[in-house]
Amino acid sequence: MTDVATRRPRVGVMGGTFDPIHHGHLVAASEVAQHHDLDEVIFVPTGEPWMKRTVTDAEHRYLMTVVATASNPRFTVSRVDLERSGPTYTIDTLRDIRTQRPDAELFFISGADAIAQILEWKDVDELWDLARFVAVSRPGHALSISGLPERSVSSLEVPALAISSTDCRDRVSRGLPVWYLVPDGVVQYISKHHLYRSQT
Ligand SMILES: Nc1ncnc2c1ncn2[C@@H]1O[C@H](COP(=O)(O)OP(=O)(O)OP(=O)(O)O)[C@@H](O)[C@H]1O
Ligand SMILES: O=C(O)c1ccc[n+]([C@@H]2O[C@H](COP(=O)([O-])O)[C@@H](O)[C@H]2O)c1
Repeated sequence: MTDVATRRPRVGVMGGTFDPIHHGHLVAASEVAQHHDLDEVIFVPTGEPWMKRTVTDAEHRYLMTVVATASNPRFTVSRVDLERSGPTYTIDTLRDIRTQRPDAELFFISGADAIAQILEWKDVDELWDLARFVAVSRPGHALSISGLPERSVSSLEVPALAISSTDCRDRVSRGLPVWYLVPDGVVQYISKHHLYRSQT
C-alpha cells in the first residue's frame, strides 16, 4: 500500500512553442499523466525557441495555452521560459521548475521528433539528473530512444493525432478551418486576434 504521506508529487513538464497549441499536445500530456500517475502537468511555452524560425509573439502563445488547458484541473501553465531573456534551453526550464517545486519528481514530456534531436540540446549531459524524459509517439516520426540513458528516458505510445502547429497555421492562412484540431477557445482566440492570416 502506498504511503500517501511520503509520496513525492509527480509533475509533468510539457515544453513547447505552442504556435498554436493543438490536440496532439493535449492528448500527449494527458496520456503521460495517466501512465505515470502524475499529479499535475505544467505546460511551459518557450520564450525564444532557438531551433525554430519566426514564431508568434510569446504572450499570444502563452494565452492560447492557458485557454486550451483551463478545463483540466491537473493542467497548469508556467511563464518561466517567457520571463527568462535569451534563447530557451530546457536545462534552464528544468532548473527553474525544480527551484519552484523542490519536492517534486519531474517528468519532461517530448514528442518523437523532439527527442530525436535531444543530443543537440544545451548541456544535455546535465539534463538526465533533473527529470525523467518521456518520449511519446507522433505520426510521421519514428520513436527511438536508443543511445539515450535508460535510467532517465522511457517511451510511450499515445493515440496517433496527425496534427502539427505548422499545419494549423497553414490552414488558417488559407482560410481553412482548424475546428477540432485545436480546442474551441483557441479557434476563437486565433480569430479574435487575427493570428496566422499571412504566413511568414
Ligand atoms: N501530434 C503530436 N503528437 C505527439 N506529440 C506532439 C504532437 N505535436 C507536437 N508534439 C510534441 O509536443 C512538443 C511541442 O511541440 P511544438 O509546440 O513544437 O508543436 P509542433 O506541432 O511540433 O509545432 P511546429 O509544427 O510549429 O513545429 C514537442 O515535444 C513535440 O514533439
Ligand atoms: O535545450 C535546448 O537546447 C532545446 C532545444 C530545442 C528544443 N528544446 C525544448 O523542447 C521543447 C519542444 O520544443 P519545440 O521547439 O519542438 O517546440 C521545448 O520545451 C523547447 O524549449 C530545448
